[in-house]
Amino acid sequence: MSTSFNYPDAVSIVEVGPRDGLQNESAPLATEDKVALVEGLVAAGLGYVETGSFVNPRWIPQMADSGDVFQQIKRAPDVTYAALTPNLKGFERAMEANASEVAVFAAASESFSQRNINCSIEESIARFLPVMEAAKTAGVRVRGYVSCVLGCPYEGQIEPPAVLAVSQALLDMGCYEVSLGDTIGTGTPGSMDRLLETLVPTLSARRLALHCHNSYGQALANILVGLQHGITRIDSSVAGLGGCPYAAGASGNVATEDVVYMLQGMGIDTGVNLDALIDVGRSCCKKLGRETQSAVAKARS
Ligand SMILES: CC(C)(COP(=O)([O-])OP(=O)([O-])OC[C@H]1O[C@@H](n2cnc3c(N)ncnc32)[C@H](O)[C@@H]1OP(=O)([O-])[O-])[C@@H](O)C(=O)NCCC(=O)NCCSC(=O)C[C@@](C)(O)CC(=O)[O-]
Repeated sequence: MSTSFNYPDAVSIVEVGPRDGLQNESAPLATEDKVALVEGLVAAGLGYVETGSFVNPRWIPQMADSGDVFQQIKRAPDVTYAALTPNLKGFERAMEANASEVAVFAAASESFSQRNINCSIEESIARFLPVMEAAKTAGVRVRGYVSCVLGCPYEGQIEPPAVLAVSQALLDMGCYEVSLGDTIGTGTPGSMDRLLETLVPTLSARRLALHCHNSYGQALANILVGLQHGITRIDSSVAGLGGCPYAAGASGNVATEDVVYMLQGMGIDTGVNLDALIDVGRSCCKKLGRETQSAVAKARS
């Protein structure tokens, strides 16, 4: 592209549909259909799929069968099948299921932290310490999430220094990267730019990923700003599945199809076959009895 920005040649997509997407779908998806979804995403070229989570199943019943999903998928070489783990118990369950790597999740807002994981931000960091130690012993990489980086459903606007503090804490304890979650999708290119102006010089773009929900239709624009700041790891969810159980009104992540389409148009490689991906999203939406949230999939229907 002929612009004054130095866009990357390639971007890695972190597909979160089977976890972040399905955890908030009201219609349950059968275990075998989750397995087909994960395998379909990998066949479409996604090299990193967040496959499930090992949280309290009373809190998130949609993920109660994550162990079965991990056991039943036919694994492809060089693909990361990741799991979300809130504490040591979750980590142990993830290891039993042979997850390739795990993610811990904190928030930049105290109220969201309490609602989501029933503890303060500081307590959450303390809970992650034994996970980090166990992961180090097991040789397993740990990703970190920070929710509510551009807004909180309970506290409103969140200031960049609060995001910087918790992101720094996660990196200091050994997370290899922090994914910045615009959980309720209220961010705009303006607020994303301000956030990254604070974070990138201190933390470095190569240790940051973006996790944008599309509730206000800003996700692609926000991702573009992330690329301009040098970020090359983008979370997205096939068909824009999901939302957040602790953030009323939050829609799903930006649709993977839409991210791939935008990046292809910019000449940025993702390794994903867009047509195959659209088919996977369609098939999953049919089973869920819902419409795709991908503008690209709708336009190609
Ligand atoms: C964190 C806890 C467990 C604390 O929950 P708690 O109630 O404070 O935990 P506890 O340690 O007091 O234990 C209570 C019960 O939970 C059980 N328990 C405890 N841990 C586990 C576990 N790992 N697996 C299974 N069971 C577990 C434990 O065994 C016990 O069972 P009981 O004795 O009552 O029968 C709870 O709050 C929880 O599960 N929260 C899950 C929240 C969640 O999954 N939210 C959605 C994911 S985050 C997200 O979507 C945002 C993100 C990442 O996508 C980024 C963004 O968009 O912003």
